Amino acid sequence: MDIEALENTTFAAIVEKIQKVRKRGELLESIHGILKKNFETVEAEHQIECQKIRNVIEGIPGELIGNTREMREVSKLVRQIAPTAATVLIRGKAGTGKEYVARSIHELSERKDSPFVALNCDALTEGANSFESELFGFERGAFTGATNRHIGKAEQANGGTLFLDEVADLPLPAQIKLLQFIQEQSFKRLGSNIEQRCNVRLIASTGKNLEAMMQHGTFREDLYYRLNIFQISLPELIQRKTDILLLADHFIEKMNYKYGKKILRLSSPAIDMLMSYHWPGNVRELENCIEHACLATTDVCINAYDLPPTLQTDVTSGTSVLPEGNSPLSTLMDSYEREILSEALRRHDGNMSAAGRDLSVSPRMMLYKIRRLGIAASN
Ligand SMILES: Nc1ncnc2c1ncn2[C@@H]1O[C@H](COP(=O)(O)OP(=O)(O)OP(=O)(O)O)[C@@H](O)[C@H]1O
Repeated sequence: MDIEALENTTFAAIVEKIQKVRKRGELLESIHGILKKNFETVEAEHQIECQKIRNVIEGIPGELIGNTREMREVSKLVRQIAPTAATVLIRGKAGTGKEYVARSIHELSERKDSPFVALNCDALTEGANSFESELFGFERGAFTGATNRHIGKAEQANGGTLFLDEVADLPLPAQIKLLQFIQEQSFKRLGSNIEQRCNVRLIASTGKNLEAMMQHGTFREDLYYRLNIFQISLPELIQRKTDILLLADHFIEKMNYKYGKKILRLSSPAIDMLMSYHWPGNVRELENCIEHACLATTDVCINAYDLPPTLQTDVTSGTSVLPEGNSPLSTLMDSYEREILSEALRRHDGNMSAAGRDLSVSPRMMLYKIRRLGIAASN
């Protein structure tokens, strides 16, 4: 081989090597691209999951929990009215979820990135805590004790939603101020002559009979018609019994996040107890009850005896839902025994012999205990 041929061969080998390296580079680059994309997807999913957790803990509604006809109707109305700017009046007894629904409307509206501000109309007194101070704010020196400027709820909610909780509790003079504010969409801070314009969507709530109040002259008719443009009524929890367990599961999930617990479910006796209670405090009472039980249990399951004492004794009938015993100890023992037996039966789809084998109890003894403790056959 002459020198020139040798040089050509070497050159060709070098070019080939360079091409190989470049190809490897391109390959690495595309692997890097794929990994980066995957990482970004995982990161985005992680962010969404974190937001969901934050929402659950802070009580920012995703969707309304409830699958009864009544709650499906409420969800439909919420979706229908949310995108508009219409004023909404939400009615329902204490704890039925009026503020939760108001927040849902806000979250589903174009205003969701602006503030949702709640003003509790039943907690107002005088001075800095009067309706006008709270709603419109005040300038320094506007009244004795006004040492600093205060921005009112109307201004805080600008661009977003202003929620007037328990609007029926406003005294008549405050009702006039509210009416003026709604009509003019403007206000003056106390102690100021400057007119402020503001753009808020109003949602009001009440558990009271506004129509009767109007007849008695304690609620203004003109304000009633301004607020009652679109109405959503929330049923009491006892009227949507089949939602109790859905809500209970939702609250277990919420408490798992809040307290770092890993509770998976409710035991059958606990379910019976939740279903037979009359829930005067509605969804709020159910949430408190599940929070209590989640803190009380040391198990992955909420047992009947983890539920608060109010549920152990049904106040409507005044009778204990625990078996009647001669002493508190025997009552407790029966309750534990019922729980353990029910669980075993549930695990074996109600097969008494199989459940008895698990517990080293003869079928005859199982039958005796089931009858004595009044355990339902469906277990
Ligand atoms: N449909 C629902 N899904 C999930 N959580 C709910 C639902 N309804 C109510 N809740 C929860 O129940 C609790 C009570 O609800 P909320 O404060 O909205 O009731 P309310 O009717 O406004 O009560 P009050 O009349 O006493 O002000 C809240 O923690 C809320 O998050």
